[in-house]
Amino acid sequence: MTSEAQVWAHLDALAKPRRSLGRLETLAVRLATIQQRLDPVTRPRRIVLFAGDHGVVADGVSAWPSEVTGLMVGTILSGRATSSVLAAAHRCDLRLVDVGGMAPLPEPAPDFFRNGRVSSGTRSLAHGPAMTIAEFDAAWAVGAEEADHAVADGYRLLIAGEMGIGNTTPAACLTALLTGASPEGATGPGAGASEDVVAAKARIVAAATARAAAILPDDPRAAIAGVCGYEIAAMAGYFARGAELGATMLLDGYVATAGALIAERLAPGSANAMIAGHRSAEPGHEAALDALGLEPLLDWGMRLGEGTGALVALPLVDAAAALLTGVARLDELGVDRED
Ligand SMILES: O=C(O)c1ccc[n+]([C@@H]2O[C@H](COP(=O)([O-])O)[C@@H](O)[C@H]2O)c1
Ligand SMILES: Cc1cc2nc[nH]c2cc1C
Repeated sequence: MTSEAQVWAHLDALAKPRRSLGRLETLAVRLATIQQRLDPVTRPRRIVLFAGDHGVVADGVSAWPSEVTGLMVGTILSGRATSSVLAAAHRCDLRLVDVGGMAPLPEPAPDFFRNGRVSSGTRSLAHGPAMTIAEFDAAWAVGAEEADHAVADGYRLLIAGEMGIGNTTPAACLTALLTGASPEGATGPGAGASEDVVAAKARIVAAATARAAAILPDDPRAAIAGVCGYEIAAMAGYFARGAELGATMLLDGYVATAGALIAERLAPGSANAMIAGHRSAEPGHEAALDALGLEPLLDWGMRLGEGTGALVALPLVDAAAALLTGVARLDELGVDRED
């Protein structure tokens, strides 16, 4: 058992004034207690990007058409998306899983691509449930299998990211549903929607969330499935199974955190294994992080998704691990502590 007090005692014995590394030390305590060791590891690490499409895009909630999801999947596979470039820069292995894009990818695909398609996009949550419970469970299982494979392959630090035009709409519904945030407060411009589109989106989010809230107490999985996305359900399964297996999960932005909220709701305690990489510019993200009890490492106004906020925060996690494992103790210098 590695308690917080033990990690602080270790840090306070190092060759530096006590607490002189500020929040880097708080992060080191979090990392060591998640991993239950004073020498936590951040390598090898893996990012799994989950892709899916959303029927609600046809109701005018996004600045972009659904075709962009498939085009960005192709760009990620080519190594030239922001996520691919940042993953390579930080030596983070990448996998891409299609959980339910509108158009299947042409074969052959590289070996880091997985076809985990549950369906060709969700139904519109503006007109009824986005998916059935069986579809939700299938997408969850795809994510859980990804966590199983990653841990079996020796990965201890896991990131999830997503690509899915329209997915800030289900993320807003889930945030409102699972945190009590107002639908208006949970709704933002996503990938650059205009004010008019955001107003229409907020009305759709309010109606769908009210429908889901009515069944949440009796049937939480049906409530969640009704306003979910395949990639979000997969991230929830990935986080829940990763936490169960003792992996450390580094969270990305608003959409990934919606997956984390589901994981915590259906598998309580999952959030204990999570570190929040950043606070997204999407306005509802703060409420979602608060509900999980997480303080984001960065607040850089990022709002891309694709796991990029987690990837940019990754060197901070490396720094915290290096601090714990590499720094000498003050007593090795023969100096008494004066602070
Ligand atoms: O996760 C976030 O913080 C985030 C905030 C804004 C936009 N996104 C990305 O933008 C897309 C969804 O935006 P939208 O407006 O189409 O709902 C989707 O591909 C997400 O990866 C992601
Ligand atoms: C171009 C583009 C890239 C993205 N990456 C994640 N979400 C995205 C949305 C758009 C529109």
